[in-house]
Amino acid sequence: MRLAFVGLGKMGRSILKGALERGFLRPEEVGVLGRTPERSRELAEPFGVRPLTRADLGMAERVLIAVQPRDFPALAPEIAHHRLGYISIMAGISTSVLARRLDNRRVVRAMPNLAVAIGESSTALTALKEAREAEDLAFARALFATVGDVYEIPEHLFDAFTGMSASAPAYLAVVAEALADAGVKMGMPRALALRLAADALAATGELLKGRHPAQVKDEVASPGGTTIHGLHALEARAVRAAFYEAVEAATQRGHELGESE
Ligand SMILES: NC(=O)C1=CN([C@@H]2O[C@H](COP(=O)(O)OP(=O)(O)OC[C@H]3O[C@@H](n4cnc5c(N)ncnc54)[C@H](OP(=O)(O)O)[C@@H]3O)[C@@H](O)[C@H]2O)C=CC1
Ligand SMILES: O=C(O)[C@@H]1CCC=N1
Repeated sequence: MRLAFVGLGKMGRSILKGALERGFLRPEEVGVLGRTPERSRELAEPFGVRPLTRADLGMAERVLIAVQPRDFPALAPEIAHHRLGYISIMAGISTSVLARRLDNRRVVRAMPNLAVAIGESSTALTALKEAREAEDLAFARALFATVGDVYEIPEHLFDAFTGMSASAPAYLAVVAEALADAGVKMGMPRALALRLAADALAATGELLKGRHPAQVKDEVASPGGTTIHGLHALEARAVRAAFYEAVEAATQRGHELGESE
């Protein structure tokens, strides 16, 4: 078995789906471990992969840990094997904490985002020397390439990457929702407002490939026109400072999750 998933929630499921669809993994090469044997069966069945018990885990070559950070301390001793390589997507949990809790230095730390669901994640990776030597990092690079772009970054940037890139879909979803609500306030039907907000975000994402954000803003804002009046109102509400604070708070929370370990 090439890879065992421990936890198959929103993220684990999408990563598994991407890896199967892109042919990086075949169903018979994958196992899933849930909280109970019954849960393992429930989670494995839709993908045609193998449901696992804790005792089966030793059969895997590598393990992807996709549980919430709070569940990890109790889980770690149950999934620790000397022979396996581990890839964790848990926010805040450093490679040194992973190595200590798993009593194994073959650890890769990864940070994808919700866009794994559509194959457009930006995923950060880092690994201890032992995981590089055992090809675990190369395996993780290939795995996450099935669901988007992969960036190797130094570990000291991981919490910032988490607070910015991994949280970004939530921040931008709030922007879309607020924009739609504002359209509704101006009398637009809600369904139309939601569709326009989503389309504007997606289209702006495309425009931003190859253009600096300031260029997009400047090209929209005609002198004395409508947009510059809207921008003034946004700046008066310190919208940029709100984003600085959001990313800083989320980064800090990443540190806290790691420190509580
Ligand atoms: N959501 C996001 O956008 C991102 C999340 N992450 C990280 O990914 C990880 C998973 O997040 P997400 O998928 O959103 O979380 P979910 O809550 O959707 O999924 C967590 C999964 O872990 C399972 N689980 C919990 N405890 C155990 C256990 N002891 N044994 C086996 N399975 C267990 C849960 O089981 P059950 O279904 O039975 O409850 C569930 O399937 C987190 O650590 C998070 O920090 C990283 C980047 C982005
Ligand atoms: O909010 C969280 O803790 C997770 C990690 C990054 C995105 N979602």
